[in-house]
Amino acid sequence: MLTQTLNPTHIVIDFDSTFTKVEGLDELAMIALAAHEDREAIVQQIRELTDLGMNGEMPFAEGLRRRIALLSANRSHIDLLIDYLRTKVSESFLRNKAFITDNADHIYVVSSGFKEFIVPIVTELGVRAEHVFANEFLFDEEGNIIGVDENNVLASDGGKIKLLRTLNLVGDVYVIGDGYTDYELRESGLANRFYAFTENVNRPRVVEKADHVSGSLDEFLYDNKLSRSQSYPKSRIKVLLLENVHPAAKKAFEDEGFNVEFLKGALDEDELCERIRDVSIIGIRSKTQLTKKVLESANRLMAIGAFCIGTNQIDLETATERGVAVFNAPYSNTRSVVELAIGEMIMLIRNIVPKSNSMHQGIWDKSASGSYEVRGKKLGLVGYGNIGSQLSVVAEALGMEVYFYDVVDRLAIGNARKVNSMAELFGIADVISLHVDGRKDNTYIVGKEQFDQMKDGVIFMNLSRGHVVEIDALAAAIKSGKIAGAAVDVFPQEPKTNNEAFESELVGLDNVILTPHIGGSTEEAQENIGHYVPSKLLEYINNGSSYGSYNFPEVQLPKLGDSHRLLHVHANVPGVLAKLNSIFAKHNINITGQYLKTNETIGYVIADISKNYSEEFVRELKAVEGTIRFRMLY
Ligand SMILES: NC(=O)C1=CN([C@@H]2O[C@H](COP(=O)(O)OP(=O)(O)OC[C@H]3O[C@@H](n4cnc5c(N)ncnc54)[C@H](O)[C@@H]3O)[C@@H](O)[C@H]2O)C=CC1
Ligand SMILES: O=C(O)C(=O)COP(=O)(O)O
Repeated sequence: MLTQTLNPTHIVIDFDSTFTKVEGLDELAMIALAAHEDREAIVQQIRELTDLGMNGEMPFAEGLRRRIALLSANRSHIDLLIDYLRTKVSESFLRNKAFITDNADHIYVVSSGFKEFIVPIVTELGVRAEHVFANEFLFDEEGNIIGVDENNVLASDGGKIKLLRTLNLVGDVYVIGDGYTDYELRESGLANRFYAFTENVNRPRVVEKADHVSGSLDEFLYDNKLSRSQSYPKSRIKVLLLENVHPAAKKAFEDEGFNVEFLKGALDEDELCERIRDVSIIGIRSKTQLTKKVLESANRLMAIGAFCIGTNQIDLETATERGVAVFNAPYSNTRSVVELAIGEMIMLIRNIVPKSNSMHQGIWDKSASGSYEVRGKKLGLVGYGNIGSQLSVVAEALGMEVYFYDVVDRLAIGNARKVNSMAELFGIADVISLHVDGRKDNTYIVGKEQFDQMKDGVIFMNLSRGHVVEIDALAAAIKSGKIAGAAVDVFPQEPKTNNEAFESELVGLDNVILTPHIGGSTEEAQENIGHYVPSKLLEYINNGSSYGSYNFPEVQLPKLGDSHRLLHVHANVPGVLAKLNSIFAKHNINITGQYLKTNETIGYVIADISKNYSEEFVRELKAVEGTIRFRMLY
């Protein structure tokens, strides 16, 4: 902690666009001129003056006076501004309120803004009111702002320098700010270091002068080892989101301060190996193949988010061995797949696709031949998991008889009947729908032999995974008339992006609905997934909870109290826990909470400990044989 250092370090912080995300005076103008017909133009003029001053392109005092003249604001507007600014405090300052409060003796806010709105905001985060140095407004009797207190040094050119000189701070002085006047404190020799703060704005002219660039207050604290209450800064943790996941996901990570990269399409193996190198969290959908080679290139990867149900695109074994936690969205698009399957089976059994195609060619072919109701027909489901069983319920509501085959013993819902083999199911069903998962063993479970087992004129649907069905056998069965109609949503080879062409033997066949893997692609499902998966990933990263993980031992942890949390992932071999415990004992560590869960491959130990431990203790923990991954949360 700062207060413990012999030679105290003072931190001087700017307000506008540093402590808060916005420029107070610009926002005051927006509020004051709300009803003014030229509001946009006047506010724009004020912004330009602000920028000229911030970049050091106009004497500060002149810019300030000109801005005040344009304002037309009064006291009631300031109250509104304060309410607004409360919602605009920079995220990293909010995150570090405890640090600011604990080190209030050494933190100053020095700003060319105005005390009237700065003091209420910064004191709520722990800054002392008497450590705030800023301008003050002059008001007339009605409370209108008519000028600036000219006696305040901050109203003059070089005001921040003059002010800092009067403070006479003993020890190191670090300045954090986004503007040129903040840099000038360093240039004047009154401060030892200037940190350009870029969380909200990045002014190249200022950044180029800076000793250091801090993308957040976390980075500043971390780089200076100022406090043990500082984990690795989130703005340096890279999140790579592929395959156009919902924007809610991007926002969730950005709101937490992570460095997020967002791509619309998937990447191939070589591109991925390159891009994933320094990524800590990757978000994918069904297309991205996280192979052994890709995972071995991922030096920093902590977690994978599959923004879908299937996880067959991930080498789970390698991920687990490397201590990478995988999360997916097991229910979020279930309903979407079910609705599509229902719609398609009705379209197919009514022979609608050829009818519709003919109409588009101007052909009117009204007839009932080859068109049926689904009511009373037998639906055969292969795979009776979340999708299969929900489809079963909706299909029964439509009057279908449901039969299913699953490799595990699933409870039949409603009047659905379990059968003992796929062959038995295929002998019964009028409509067959596949809802198995994409494990390797399910490759080509439906081919010529299975099509031969089906009833003539069957409707066949695959909305599970492309490799489950032999496409040439399916095409042959359609052409021969064995299959009267088919719906296929998933293919052995699918384009990586919407710019690539789709090719398949199924193209052009009669009464066949082809869809581009959109079973789960509804606005509702994608938005649900966009919230659900990041929430799981963030719980894991921020708190260590692995609840809901697909491959990790699941632990749901309480919020971290006044302790530090050790997260230790190790190979599940005998003796690791004993070794960890002996290190705790040797260093006399006070454990306030301990949790352990294992699966076949790994063990996950979490220990909450009192904060007074040595670096040596941490080193020894990391060196325990079998350790796969170790991290700490503060
Ligand atoms: N088209 C699309 O956009 C979407 C496709 N899917 C696919 O659907 C699959 C199923 O999803 P859920 O029902 O949520 O998964 P789930 O895991 O709840 O159900 C899968 C069921 O299939 C069974 N199964 C696996 N192999 C089998 C086999 N050879 N024979 C019979 N049963 C077998 C399992 O025991 C399990 O009960 C996902 O794994 C995914 O691949 C999921 C969502 C969207
Ligand atoms: O949820 C699944 O497993 C799916 O197949 C949907 O995949 P997608 O997110 O559309 O790439």
